[in-house]
Amino acid sequence: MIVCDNIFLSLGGVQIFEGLSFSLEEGEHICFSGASGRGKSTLLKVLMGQVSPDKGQIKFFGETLSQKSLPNIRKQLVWIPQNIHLPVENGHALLSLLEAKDKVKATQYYMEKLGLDSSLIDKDFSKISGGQKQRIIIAACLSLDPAVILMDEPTAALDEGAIQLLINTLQSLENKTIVSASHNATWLECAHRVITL
Ligand SMILES: Nc1ncnc2c1ncn2[C@@H]1O[C@H](COP(=O)(O)OP(=O)(O)OP(=O)(O)O)[C@@H](O)[C@H]1O
Repeated sequence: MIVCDNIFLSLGGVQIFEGLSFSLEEGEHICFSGASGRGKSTLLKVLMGQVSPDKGQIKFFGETLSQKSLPNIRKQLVWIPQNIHLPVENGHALLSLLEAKDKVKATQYYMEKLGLDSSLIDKDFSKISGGQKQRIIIAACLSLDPAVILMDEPTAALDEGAIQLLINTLQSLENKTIVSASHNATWLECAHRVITL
């Protein structure tokens, strides 16, 4: 379903990827791991089409990632970045930003599964914790029902209990392909495959 073939990329004069290849099947959870600065976030950005490799090819569902195919491919992806600075003040506004105002109930459903009271969807982001905000964002993204979920350091703001709830929630979803980047041991254990960069 996703094929990454012979990717080369250098940034700021540093060679980050040199002939990187891997592929993953529908429903698989693959996690990029490795020391800080090895390129985990950059690889997610390459998959999102935000950073173009110097050489090599990426395919989603048989379609080669290019400027032309990107809008169509993006419809099937959701990207949950590491440091989330959003120009919105609460969960409702986030859903508007995502053009998903009709997904309030679905978002609240995932919020509860992630251990949050669903009323937090109304709460000002400046008045809740980083971990609560992160879970509202994850819940909103899951409500979009994407085929592929890209997650950068999804456990960064979560305690062990919340990490386990997130893992349980993702494992209960059918046929979702998950590509993540993480150092967290619990998270790495739940991945089907770890690629160490
Ligand atoms: N826009 C850029 N210009 C130049 N160098 C960059 C750029 N973006 C990232 N880099 C460099 O690319 C390398 C990989 O960065 P990246 O953020 O992907 O690492 P990471 O493995 O995700 O690290 P961390 O675990 O700390 O988040 C780093 O050496 C970083 O300094």
